[in-house]
Amino acid sequence: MDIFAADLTKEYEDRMVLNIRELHIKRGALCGIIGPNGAGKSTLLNLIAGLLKPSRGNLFYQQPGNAEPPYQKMTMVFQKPYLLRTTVEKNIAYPLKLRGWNQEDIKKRVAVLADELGLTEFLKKKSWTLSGGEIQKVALARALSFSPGLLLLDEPTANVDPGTTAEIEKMLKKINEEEGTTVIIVTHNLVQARRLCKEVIFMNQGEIIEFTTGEKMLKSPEHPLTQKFIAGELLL
Ligand SMILES: Nc1ncnc2c1ncn2[C@@H]1O[C@H](COP(=O)(O)OP(=O)(O)OP(=O)(O)O)[C@@H](O)[C@H]1O
Repeated sequence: MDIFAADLTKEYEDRMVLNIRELHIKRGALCGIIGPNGAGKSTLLNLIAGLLKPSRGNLFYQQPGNAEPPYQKMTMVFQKPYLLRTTVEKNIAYPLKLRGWNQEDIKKRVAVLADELGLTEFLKKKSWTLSGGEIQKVALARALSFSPGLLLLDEPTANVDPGTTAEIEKMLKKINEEEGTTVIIVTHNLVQARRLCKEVIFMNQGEIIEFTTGEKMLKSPEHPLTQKFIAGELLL
């Protein structure tokens, strides 16, 4: 799914927290959003997800050959996901049930996802008995169940160990490469951004300062603010 934004702003009580003149995230991107606390990263992600309304401006989505409304083809994974108070299996199956899939196809799809994310042995477990990393993987499996055109993730690995982080990153790369899913991930982990992201957006004070390839952003950014941020200096 392609995403376009033009003159997009978000204000809270006359305070502008997001101000983006132009943005185009191309279909098939695996795009990181980095920047200091309060830069507007989550605000941008929530606007793209349709969870927030812009104060001004518009967002457009383009999904070729698909007549479904864009919100039916996009999904979001949060840092602390909410799981339904039922089994892992039913959590992963939920979006498919909503979309009217039959029982047999649901079972097959859930089995494939559980296998890929190492969740097979957890399928009958109740969601409230899971660890943080397991919850995150169930949330990801649930998000991927219906093969979304756009997957948005807000610091999905902030509270998980390196092994689970690696599993999640592997899955994100796989769906991006094999299914062409556009993936946008907010992260504070610059090593992760370098490992995972083909493109990276650097934000500061509500604005996009630099948008370039992951390689260039992390190795040789152009803007002095980006250079400072990547070097671990405070942006005053
Ligand atoms: N509901 C709200 N009311 C008022 N201000 C808000 C609201 N939501 C966010 N903000 C402000 O908007 C700014 C951007 O917040 P946002 O959460 O997008 O930043 P962020 O880059 O994701 O930060 P972090 O890295 O700390 O999660 C912040 O200054 C925040 O205080």
